[in-house]
Amino acid sequence: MSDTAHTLTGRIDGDVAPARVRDYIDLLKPRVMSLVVFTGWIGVVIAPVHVHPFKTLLAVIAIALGSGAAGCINMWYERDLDALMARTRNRPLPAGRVAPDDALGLGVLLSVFSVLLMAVSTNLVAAALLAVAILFYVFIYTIWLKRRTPQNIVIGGAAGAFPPMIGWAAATGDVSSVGIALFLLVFLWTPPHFWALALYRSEDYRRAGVPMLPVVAGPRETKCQMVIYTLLLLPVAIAPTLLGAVGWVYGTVALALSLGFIGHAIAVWRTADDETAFGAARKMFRYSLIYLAALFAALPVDLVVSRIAG
Ligand code: HEM
Ligand SMILES: CC(C)=CCC/C(C)=C/CC/C(C)=C/COP(=O)(O)OP(=O)(O)O
Repeated sequence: MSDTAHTLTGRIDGDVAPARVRDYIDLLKPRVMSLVVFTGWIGVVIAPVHVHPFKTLLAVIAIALGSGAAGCINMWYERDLDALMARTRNRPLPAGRVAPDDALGLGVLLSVFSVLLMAVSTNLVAAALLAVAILFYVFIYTIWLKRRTPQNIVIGGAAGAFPPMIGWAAATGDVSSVGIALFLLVFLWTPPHFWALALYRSEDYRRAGVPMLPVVAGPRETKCQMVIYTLLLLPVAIAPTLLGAVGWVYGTVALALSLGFIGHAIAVWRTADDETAFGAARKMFRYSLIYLAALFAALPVDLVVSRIAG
């Protein structure tokens, strides 16, 4: 970074706008990060070992900073696309409130720091998984797949599936069948989560030339795929119960929530392939967030209930 004036300003077309702390926080995609961090934290707390609360805190901070760092580098790389889309054109980089070099610097710095923090505070397995998640999101999803194939979300979505497995590894030093089940859960959840949004934002993606499924294959195919993914998700969602890691409190919640997700996908599928589908798609997008948060919240609740009951 150069002098203070440059650090604190972003330039676009000769305009100079002040960069606020809020802009740097926005570069870390804090709202998405909140759910990423929650799934990572649950990975730590459901592991069958005692972890000191301070160690848990450091692991969660490392996941938060790693996720923010990846989001920051993603925004740096996509500043041209973000300028073309209504949803993203007011972000700090396309709006010219932060200089691109500063965003890249922050992203790289936080990436390195988060992995080192994880290594020092927990173990090398968790640190390596965090590094893989960051690299996957930046190189595989953002740089390689996003602009090339409508399968970008399916393959690239793996990045967002790492945090619960990272949390579990931070606690145990290992990757277990439960860690893998939680990875698969988020992995299969991501396409219906994202395609619900992409259905009512497809005009944005078309304008920016991003080959998202509704743009390339159309709304009908997207809606079919969403039904398929929610159906595949059901058995994976109840897998932690089937594996014996948690009991039937979680299993029942997972079954009910998954049937609700399938119901939303079918409701979207039944809509016409025009703008009248937007309402149902928005509802499904919102439900996807509640679904994942409630499912992960049910895991420790189940363990507490089982402990009290048994
Ligand atoms: C490659 C995988 C994913 C893609 C492409 C994706 C895409 C998106 C997009 C485009 C939005 C709208 C953001 C906005 O309005 O600016 C969004 C919102 C959101 N996503 Fe995802 N997502 C993915 C994975 C995840 C994961 C793994 C999580 C958490 C575990 C997550 C949690 C959220 C949350 C909480 C929001 C709402 C943010 C808000 O209210 O502004 N997403 N996602
Ligand atoms: C620990 C770690 C590295 C976690 C990563 C978590 C992760 C991959 C989250 C994905 C979240 C997200 C908003 C993707 C947006 O895709 P986009 O970039 O296509 O969305 P945009 O159009 O809003 O920029």
